[in-house]
Amino acid sequence: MYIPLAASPVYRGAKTSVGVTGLQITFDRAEVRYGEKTALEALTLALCERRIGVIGLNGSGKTTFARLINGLAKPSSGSVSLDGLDTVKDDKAVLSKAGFIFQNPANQIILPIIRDDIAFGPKSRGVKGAALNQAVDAALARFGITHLAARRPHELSGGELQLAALCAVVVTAPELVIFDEPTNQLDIRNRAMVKAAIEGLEQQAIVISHDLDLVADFERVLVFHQGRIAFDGEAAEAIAHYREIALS
Ligand SMILES: Nc1ncnc2c1ncn2[C@@H]1O[C@H](COP(=O)(O)OP(=O)(O)OP(=O)(O)O)[C@@H](O)[C@H]1O
Repeated sequence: MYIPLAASPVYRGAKTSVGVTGLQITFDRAEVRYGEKTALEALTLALCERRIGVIGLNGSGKTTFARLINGLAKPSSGSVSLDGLDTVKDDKAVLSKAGFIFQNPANQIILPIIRDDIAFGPKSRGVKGAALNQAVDAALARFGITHLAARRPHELSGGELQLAALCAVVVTAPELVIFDEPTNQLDIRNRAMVKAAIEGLEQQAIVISHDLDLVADFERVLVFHQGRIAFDGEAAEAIAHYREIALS
């Protein structure tokens, strides 16, 4: 039987890649309320691992937590920072450091042609001409989707859409990429494709997922339950803890 913990648990020392860390993500009593509803209870936490998984039941606060990290959501009280940059006060700098891939990537591909959508980010940062073409070509090639460049989003499979959205984020050179359920509704082949893309990513990654295989090799996994962290530590232990919560 799962016994809820009274406060955010102490991080239980998951394996970390020696000497290789990502951005320092700091939650300082950060809380999110929507009217009467507390989506995330006051959270104090420091994260710097390169692969961080976030798991938990529907409505447990995972997306709210992830959106706080790049400033898509604002804390009702407390603060969140990325390498010392406040996600509210320094929102533009934070957005350029941390990219976010939404649950439904079709919603974030805004231009009718994939290539144009991937070019949009660097273009709006002043990259143009040959440099822009080179950056887009390199991103497409990096994720093996050069052949999809001239297509429209509705002509892509779910896995291809994820890769296109990832391309559009990575081309702007963020240091961190946050994925919200990247393998949701994908078949085994597409899941493997997205998993490989995340594994090969140079950037630090935070992955929210109900697909436990996806985070099974991650350095650190957080388990959310009822708006707070019920477990924080090594992947196998975190998954076992989550199963206990889910099946109790
Ligand atoms: N904009 C909002 N207004 C009101 N309530 C919200 C809002 N966003 C989230 N919530 C509530 O906050 C709680 C946490 O939601 P959140 O989306 O963070 O959960 P989640 O763990 O990501 O869920 P799922 O796995 O279903 O995506 C839920 O009860 C949800 O209904």
